[in-house]
Amino acid sequence: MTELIDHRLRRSWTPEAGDAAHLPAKALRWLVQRIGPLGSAAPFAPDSALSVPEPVLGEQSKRDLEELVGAEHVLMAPGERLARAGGLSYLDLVRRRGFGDFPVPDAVVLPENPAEVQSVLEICARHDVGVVPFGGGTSVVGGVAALRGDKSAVIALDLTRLGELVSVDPVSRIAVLQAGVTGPEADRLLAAHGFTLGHVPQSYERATIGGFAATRSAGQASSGYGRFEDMVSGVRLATPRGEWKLGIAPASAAGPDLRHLAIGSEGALGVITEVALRVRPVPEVRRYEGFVLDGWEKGTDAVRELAQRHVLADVTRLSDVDESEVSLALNDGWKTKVLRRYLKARGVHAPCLLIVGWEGASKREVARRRQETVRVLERFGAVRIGAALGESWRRGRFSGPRQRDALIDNGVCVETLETAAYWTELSDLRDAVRAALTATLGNAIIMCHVSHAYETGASLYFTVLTARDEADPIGQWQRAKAAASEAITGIGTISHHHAVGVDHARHLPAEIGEIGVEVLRAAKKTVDPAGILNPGKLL
Ligand SMILES: Cc1cc2nc3c(=O)[nH]c(=O)nc-3n(C[C@H](O)[C@H](O)[C@H](O)COP(=O)(O)OP(=O)(O)OC[C@H]3O[C@@H](n4cnc5c(N)ncnc54)[C@H](O)[C@@H]3O)c2cc1C
Repeated sequence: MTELIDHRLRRSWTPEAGDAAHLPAKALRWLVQRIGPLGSAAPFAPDSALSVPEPVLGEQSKRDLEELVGAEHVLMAPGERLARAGGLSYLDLVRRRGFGDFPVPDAVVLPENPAEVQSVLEICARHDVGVVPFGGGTSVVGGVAALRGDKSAVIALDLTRLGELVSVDPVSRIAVLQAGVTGPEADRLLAAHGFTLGHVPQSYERATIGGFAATRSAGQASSGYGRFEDMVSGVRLATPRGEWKLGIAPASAAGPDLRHLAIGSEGALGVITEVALRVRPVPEVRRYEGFVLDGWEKGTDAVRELAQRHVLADVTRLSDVDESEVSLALNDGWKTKVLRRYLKARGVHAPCLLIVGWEGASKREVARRRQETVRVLERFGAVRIGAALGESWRRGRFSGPRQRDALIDNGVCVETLETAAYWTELSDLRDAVRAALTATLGNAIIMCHVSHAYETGASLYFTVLTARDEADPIGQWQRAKAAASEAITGIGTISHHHAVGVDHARHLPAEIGEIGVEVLRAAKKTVDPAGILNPGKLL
């Protein structure tokens, strides 16, 4: 099975770069200056140091599953089970360094196709076994925690083997992909037909089509290509009650759009086996640039104007002063010093970096769109700092997870959280979340950016760095996250794109109302009467 999931996934972001991920000494010195002495070094614990309970999957369940998918696709070895125990939140990662326990599935089952997924669910329903759908395992909200709930056992349903491009309709520009296809693999398969998805979240290298759909993911180019849900035209869903296919036409007035019971259902209402997706031609031309605005208010005003005039670049990412300062500090060379002087001379005292990127069919198209964007930015006094910064951001845009691994290794508590709100509330909400985090964490660097903008509002994405509390590393982040979630509740959404999982489930009723929760429960009861699907998530 080792070819199907790299065990190092649990220890590092990518096999090639993971072990090599390190922080320059300069960056660590700068961090100590800002947040004080770091926690002790905390490398990943070997599997042998982690507690893996004996599996409790019944003999008959095991035999039925083995008969269906083959004994080599029902894995019970501790290493295989540990590899699918939990996702990649900060708490998941510190637990893997020996701080606190986490639930481990009783078995890992790897079906080969939608029909086998359907049969796995029927077997599990018969034997009262919980099923945790497992895509790339990149959930940061406890979405793949192997919780058993009231079931007799729990399996991780690893969808890696559902790895095919099922069909491409170049006329309607729709492709059907199986759920286990990862971001890069989807683009590789589609490129052979001249298409791309344009969906590039930071977890792109690991996350899967099924996971994107199940969590309402949003990629870094969402301003141009849309959120993942905007790309979905149809879904094929396995449920304990039978298979459910949705999405027959590009638009419909045939009652409520039930596709949205599958999109964002986080494995609690069914297992997505195939997704029909809108695809776009692979862009011929890409242009990425950096600008600087003076202060957060001017920056968000500019982004709002771009969104409301419909001239957003495909990638539009505005960092606040703190995030911009960190970016500049970590690149502290002579060029940065010159840049700082230049910005001062241009009257920019509180630099906020703005990365903008356009992708299109021709130089002319990209130039025309760029001109529309830049015209608005100039009205807000944006200072252009050139293509080098934009390109360097594009090249390094998937490096965040590797740096996070290295920071945690070095005793830093580093985590992200996100929300979205209407423009009227956006800045107040940012202040409130910062205040809540500062009150609980004390000396911390709190950075924020907007990377998904809409006519009516935008997302806020926070990155927090503080020294790890040696005595209580888990409680340290749980308290901070609870305070931030309280600050968000009632003003912004509890999640713009990370989803609900376990971590946000408590806050869902405040967002969708008790009736909303009952509607979801009723839907679950209909498709999953025995409640085997992803115990403890979403609801
Ligand atoms: C470093 C890092 C950066 C990230 N950046 C982004 C980002 O830029 N944008 C963004 O949107 N998210 C981001 N995420 C969050 C995460 O990558 C997304 O939630 C992603 O969509 C999950 O895909 P996955 O295949 O890894 O799903 P998993 O983590 O395996 O599962 C996520 C949830 O979906 C369910 N699920 C998975 N597959 C299926 C299926 N086929 N059918 C039904 N349910 C299923 C699981 O049970 C679980 O509840 C990031 C995460 C990390 C660790």
